This record gives sequence, C-alpha cells and structure tokens, in this order.
Amino acid sequence: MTAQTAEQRDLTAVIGLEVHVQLETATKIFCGCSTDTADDEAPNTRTCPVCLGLPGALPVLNEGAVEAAVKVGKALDSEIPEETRFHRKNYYYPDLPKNFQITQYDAPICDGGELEFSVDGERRTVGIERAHLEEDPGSLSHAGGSIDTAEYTLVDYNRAGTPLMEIVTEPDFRSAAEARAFLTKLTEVLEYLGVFDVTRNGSLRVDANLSIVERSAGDGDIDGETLESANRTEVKNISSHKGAEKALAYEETRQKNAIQRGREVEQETRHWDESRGITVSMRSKEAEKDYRYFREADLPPLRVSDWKDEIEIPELPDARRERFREEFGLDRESAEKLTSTKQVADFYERIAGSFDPDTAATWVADNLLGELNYRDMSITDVEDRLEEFTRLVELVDAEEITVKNAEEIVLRRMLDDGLDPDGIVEREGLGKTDADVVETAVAEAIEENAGAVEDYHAGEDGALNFLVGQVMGKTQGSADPGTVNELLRERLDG
Ligand SMILES: Nc1ncnc2c1ncn2[C@@H]1O[C@H](COP(=O)(O)OP(=O)(O)OP(=O)(O)O)[C@@H](O)[C@H]1O
Ligand SMILES: [Mg+2]
Ligand SMILES: [Mg+2]
Repeated sequence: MTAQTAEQRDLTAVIGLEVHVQLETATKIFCGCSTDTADDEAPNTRTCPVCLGLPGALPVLNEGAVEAAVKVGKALDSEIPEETRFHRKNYYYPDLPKNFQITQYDAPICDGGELEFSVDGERRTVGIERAHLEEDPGSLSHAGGSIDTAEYTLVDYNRAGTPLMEIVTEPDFRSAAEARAFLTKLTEVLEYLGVFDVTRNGSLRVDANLSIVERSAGDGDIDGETLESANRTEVKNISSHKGAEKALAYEETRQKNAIQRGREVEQETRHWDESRGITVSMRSKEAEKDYRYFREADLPPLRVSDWKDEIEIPELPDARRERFREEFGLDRESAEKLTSTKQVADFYERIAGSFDPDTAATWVADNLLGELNYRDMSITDVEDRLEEFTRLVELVDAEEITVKNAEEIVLRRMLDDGLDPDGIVEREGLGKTDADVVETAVAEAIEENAGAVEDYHAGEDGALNFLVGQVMGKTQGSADPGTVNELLRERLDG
C-alpha cells in the first residue's frame, strides 16, 4: 500500500439530521392529558392510563397533531400520501412505560421534500427524506446531571405522549455550519406555521449523524453506495442549534483524526456532553431489526386525502421577505430582520401602511426590537400595544417630539412603565416648544454669550455647538437641534 499523507487525502464530512420537534397542541397525541407545562409542576401529574401505558388503555389520535403535521409537510414540499399508518417501535428503556413507542415506519405522513436555506450568503437546498408523527417518551433526570456518571435516575411521564414530529434529512450537509443554518431556517418555518414554540423547554431535539468519506481527486457528488457503506456515528438528543453545531464539529475532527491514523470509525450512538464539549460513546448503533417494528393494531390506518387540501399554510419566511422587499422597497438586511418571526412581520406590516415604509422599518427593526432585546422581551409582549406604538411614530413623524426624545425617553418608558406615549410626553414636558419660545431662547443665548458669538465670527468650530447647547438647556431639550442650529446661523450671519 502506498502511504498517503493526510494532506493528500480528500476527506469530507457527510451529515444528516433527525430533528424531533414538539408540535403545539393543547393535549397529548393519544390521550386527553394537557401539554401545558408549568415551572412548578410536580412529576407524573399530567398522566393517565394511556400515556402511562397501563394494560388495556387504548390510544385515540389527536386531530390537531395530524393537522400540524400536514402543515409541516406542505411547507417542506413533501408528498402527503393518501393513507398513512402507525407502527410500534419496540425497545426497553425506563422512559417508555409500554416498552414500545407509537411512531410511523413505512408509511409516514410526509414523504420526501426539501428545504432551502442560506449559509454564508449562499443558497443551499437540503433533501428531506421523510417526516413522521410519534409520541414523546417520558423524561429522565440523571442525578448529578450526567448520564454516564449518575448514581441513580428519576423518571417523569408528564412529557410522555407529547406529539412530536421527526423530520429526517438526506445526508446532504457537508459541514457543521450548514447543519446549523438549516436548523435555524427549519425553526423559523415551523414558527411561521404556528405549530412550534421555540421558547418551550426541550421543544427541539436533534440526532446528528456524521461520517467521513474519502473522495478521489476530481470526484463530484458522493455516490449512494459510498454513503451507505460509510460508518456513521449518531449523536443523540442534542437540545440546541449551537449544541448540534459544536457536537458535529467535534465529531468531524475526531473521526478525521482516527482515519488519518489508520483507525476505523465505529458505527455507534454517542452522547453530547455539553459541559465538557465532547461526545462520548454510549452504545453500538442499534440496527433496524433490533426494534422489531410491527403495525400498531390499536390505531386504524389514517386517511387524510380529502382533508389535506383544506389545510392551509401561511406565507412562509422566504416569500414574505421577497414581498417586503418589493412592496416596501426594503433592503435585504431590514427585510430579514422584519421577517425573522411571523409576529415581527405581522407587527411591521400593520404599521407600515400608515407611514413611509423606511421610517416604519427603522422604528420596528432598530428601535423597538433593540429595546425589547435589551430587556429580554419579545414582540409578543407588545403585540397588543400596536396602537400606542403607532402613535409614538406618529408623534415623531408629525415633528411633535424630537427623534431623540422619542427613542430615549418615550419608547423606554412605554416598555418599562407600560405608559402610553401621549401620557409620557405630557408628564415629561417633551412636546416640541412653540416657535416663539425657541426664538426667545435663541435671542437670549446670543445676548448672554458675547464671547461665544465673537468666537463664532472668528471662525472657531466649537462656538456654534456651544450656543446650540445653551438654547437646548433653556428649552429643557424640547427644541429641535436642527432648527436651533438654523435659527442661530440666521441671526449670527444676518
Ligand atoms: N453516510 C452517512 N453519513 C451521515 N449521515 C448519514 C449517512 N447516511 C445516512 N445518514 C443520515 O442518517 C439519518 C438516518 O435516520 P433514520 O431516522 O432514517 O434512521 P436511524 O437513525 O437508523 O433510526 P432512528 O430513528 O431509530 O435513530 C438520516 O438523517 C440520514 O441523512
Ligand atoms: Mg430516526
Ligand atoms: Mg437515528
């Protein structure tokens, strides 16, 4: 065998993701238990014989979960087959009281599809293999926090039976950054659909698959056979986009190192240890036959054929972005900011009509989102105050208050104290002062500051600013600095 140096070998990371997302429904997928979590909820309280897997209890499919799944399928350009079925996936683990999970196998509700996303300014498309419905198992808490060192583990079935969708991508990603950019886009789309809440704890969990394949020089795409035969690792249960990116970057380095040292990468399931920033081996990868899939006889096949056409989805982020650019003449950056969530886009769109779109964009994208972000608030916290916010922009637009006061005083007070803009303007005396009050202040400033006037005529730069400052002081900051500037020049030069 000829020895090749590491530099000569063209090693490429191949990545595919399985993304489990929690669908927003009021009740669980196969029973009437609530999905509403509270911070102080006691373990094992939102449970019933069905989600506890007691003998004889029968599942009943939640219509809302099916509707949400069809929406996801439409957004991902999947085919939604006439008939879809449920299967039992058998495994023995304490998070699963029935010892099987009801999931879908050979007839998932969404077949195929794709999603476009951007990474470093470039457009990419990833194939979707399938997306299916399933129930979430219970949650385990490992004493001390880490699965591999815990002395004991507690189990809570409140989560058991929460509706999940598993969205499986083709192995189309070639870097951890791409995988992360896809997750960002997917989350955005799911939120637009109104089927997903990113702020809910544990609402998204990723299994990240990675293998390293070697390309001979000049090879284009990697062929199917190479992908099949490559040993991949699956890092299970990563709970954030950033975690997925880091775990994949770690795996890429680890596997490349192994290959370059002439070692085989083992096909296995690994665990992402967030605190140590490493992946650790859990078990050899289970093969499909280990699960002994068989039909779930307690649930009849599901036909969505007549119903699926009636299920509508809203305009999705890419389309809305394009429309905002065309309709409101926004630049790419503003359009992106203003469509980052459906709620922001709706908010903007509702006020954009009343003003110049650029003014509205600055107020929503820069001022409002900036101040909200600083306070750890989101647009949903002010959604019902749209009228007040519109009034604020109106006050600025009509030059009744200065931009500076609007940004630094009125907006902040609105958010901190919940007051309305007119009330704040009144209380703080921020209304722009009458023209003659400003005139008088200008006249006084000139009279009282002979030195500065002399400096001004001598061409000294700071003198005018000094005089502007004097006038602003006399009017308690309520005069418009631009106007003051002009008035002073007129008087001094005239
Ligand atoms: N060579 C490869 N390298 C990296 N990822 C791959 C490779 N081949 C397939 N994958 C990815 O592995 C994932 C397989 O997911 P799938 O749910 O079909 O099976 P699984 O992981 O065996 O099942 P389970 O749901 O029980 O974990 C897909 O995201 C796919 O893109
Ligand atoms: Mg899977
Ligand atoms: Mg998997």
